[in-house]
Amino acid sequence: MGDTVTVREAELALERERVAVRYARLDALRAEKQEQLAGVRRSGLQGSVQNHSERDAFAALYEDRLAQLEAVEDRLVFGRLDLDAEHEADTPGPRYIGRIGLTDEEHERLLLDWRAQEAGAFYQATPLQRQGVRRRRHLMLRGRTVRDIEDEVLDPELASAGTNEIAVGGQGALLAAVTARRTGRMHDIVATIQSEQDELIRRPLPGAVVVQGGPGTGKTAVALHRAAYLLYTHRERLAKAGVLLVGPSVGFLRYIERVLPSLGETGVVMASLGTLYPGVAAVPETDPRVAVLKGRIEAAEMVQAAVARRQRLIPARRTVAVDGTALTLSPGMVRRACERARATRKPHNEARETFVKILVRELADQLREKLEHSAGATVNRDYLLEDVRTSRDVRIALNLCWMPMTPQRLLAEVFSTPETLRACAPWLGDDEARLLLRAPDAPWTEADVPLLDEAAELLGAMPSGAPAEDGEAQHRRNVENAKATLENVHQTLADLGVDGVVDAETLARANERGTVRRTTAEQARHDRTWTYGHVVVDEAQELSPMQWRLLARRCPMKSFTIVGDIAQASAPGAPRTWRQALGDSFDERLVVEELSVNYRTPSRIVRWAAGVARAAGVKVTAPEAVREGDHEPTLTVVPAGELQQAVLARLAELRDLVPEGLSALVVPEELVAPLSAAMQQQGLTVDRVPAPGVDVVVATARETKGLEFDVVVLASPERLVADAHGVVGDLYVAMTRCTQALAVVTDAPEADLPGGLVR
Ligand SMILES: Nc1ncnc2c1ncn2[C@@H]1O[C@H](COP(=O)(O)OP(=O)(O)OP(=O)(O)O)[C@@H](O)[C@H]1O
Repeated sequence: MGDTVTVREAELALERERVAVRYARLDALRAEKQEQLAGVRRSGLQGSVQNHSERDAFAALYEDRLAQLEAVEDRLVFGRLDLDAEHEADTPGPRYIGRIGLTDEEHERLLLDWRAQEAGAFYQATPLQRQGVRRRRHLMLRGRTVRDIEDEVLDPELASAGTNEIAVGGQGALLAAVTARRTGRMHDIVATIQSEQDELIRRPLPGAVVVQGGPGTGKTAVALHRAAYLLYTHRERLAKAGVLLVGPSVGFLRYIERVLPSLGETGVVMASLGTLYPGVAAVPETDPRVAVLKGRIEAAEMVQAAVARRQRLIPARRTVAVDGTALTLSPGMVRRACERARATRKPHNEARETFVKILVRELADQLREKLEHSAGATVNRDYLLEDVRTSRDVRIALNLCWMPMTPQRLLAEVFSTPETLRACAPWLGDDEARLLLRAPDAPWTEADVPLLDEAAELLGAMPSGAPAEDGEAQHRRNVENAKATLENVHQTLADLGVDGVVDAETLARANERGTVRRTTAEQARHDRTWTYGHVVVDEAQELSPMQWRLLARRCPMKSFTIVGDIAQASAPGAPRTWRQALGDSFDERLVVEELSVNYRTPSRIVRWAAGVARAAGVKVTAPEAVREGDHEPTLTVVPAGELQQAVLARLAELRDLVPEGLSALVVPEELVAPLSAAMQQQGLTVDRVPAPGVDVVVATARETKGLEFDVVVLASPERLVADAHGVVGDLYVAMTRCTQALAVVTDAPEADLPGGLVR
């Protein structure tokens, strides 16, 4: 025994020393960058404009590097590989793997970035395919101290030699990670990436890959680590073009926002579906039927038709007065100008210039003829052109035929005028058309975003010098949007680099003004026509064909990582396969890969949830779970009127079973407020979204998509299915959010419960 302790202790002491050396190097690099930054700042305000911008560029570079060095503090080093001599190449000795690459002052390697090709063996090597690895060691740190080590010995010679008595296997680090209490923020998995995940993370950049996986299989984790991997491997290209990461809501983006910085990457543009159209902060679409209608591919035709209606012929001759001279605009003149403008194939607002130029010229010719006829002398044509162009009558007449338009104005008109809507979307039934009608200044919703984008594409830029015709209306709407959703405020604050409280008015103004932007990411976020080098889409099963169309435009190279679970889709009539879901946006080269292990939810809970989904006819791939779990999930049926009490009682029990955990009450909307108040009275910190310091999240099932908690109490499962028009996706998602324990509570009769719930 004494010997055993000695070997382990000796190894621990050795690793502590080596890890300390690496942290010391990190400290030295931080100090160096601080010094450089201070130096640049000291250089003061003197100098030319060029000097200023050079100085700003250097300062930005040092700040970014410093931010990166600060962000990798936690578990800087987590792995070690001992290799066969021939694999050691020019750096003999063990290879340490960490969050970033480090070299010492002599440029000798101290730490290998986990994304480097040589680090791949840390995740991929198996006893059958050793890739030169003799031993893989997991270093488990608390703060800067190595707390434990765990070895996987792959070389049989080393194993039989029994060189040490350190815990063997490699599952310890993984189990410790998956059973740890949740903090309300997602953490990276860099120390324990599993080989099936690693394969997806390291796939080449070109092409679109779909990562299909049941709940908790690490899809979000894979998506984020892949973004970090691609940025590292294709730094030059992607740093310029940028990477876009799309998540379902700003709440979700907040949940994952620390992961990429902790992997040393700060340049990814994160956007929710509501923020993909710059300048518009859209609110969620609350009516799933409206979301489905606006998401149909036919909606693109609706926008096309709306634009076409803005290019009108005239039924009869019309007289326009220029400086007191009556000129004639004939249907034939307008038709020919229209045809020639359309033939330019430019967007509406840009083609309008051709339309206007032709007619102004023809009217000026008429004017000249008339003037020359009456004056009997030649007249300067240039002056006449100007007279015609600036004539109020002509402007009105030409605008009636070909009105310059903003996307906002175009769509506001479509959705607030029944005749226009019916004319543009003849495929809508009467009830459907009624669903889409709304006030002209109603806030934009997430479902409008792809339509605005489509319209912007077809309309093109407004003519320069055109009056900001609906600037005030747009501003009012922005204020409404900013008020309506705190989520967007958060995002915009982040953009502005503002801390603290800002009112909706200031926010809307700042958005409209635009801000001083530095990085590629920030520029890209504000430019609708930006094309990214790669796009990552999470919870991708929720996207409509119109949303895919928008995203395909953001990356014409179609380099995509698409992660989701087709069985979790909540939209009525949602497609059952990825190829159907992605429609025409991607070609047949689309690759679909599957993840098979659930790292979040214990087996006993996964089986129950999968049973419920299957009873509803959904084909679920129930992945095997890494652990069975300690707590059997429960169903409690109480008499009507006792639901809230029962929910609170179950939560109290589960919180006793799993102390210090993050809990969630997943409830129908109308119970959010009363249950939150009840929990607050008990002295608990309650919020609608998870965050550090929050004890209980009280939210609807939709809001908990992509999130996770230690314990979950789910109220009224039958309501979840009914509210989703019979689709079981939301219930399935809600049942798989917990890492430890689940209780389902209802006051509905057993007969009304979704199939598979009663076991
Ligand atoms: N290799 C791993 N090592 C440690 N933890 C992991 C690993 N893979 C996944 N996890 C953890 O499992 C949990 C689920 O991961 P993630 O949220 O990425 O899954 P998901 O497939 O996106 O889930 P869902 O679709 O249900 O929202 C997270 O806490 C994540 O950190």
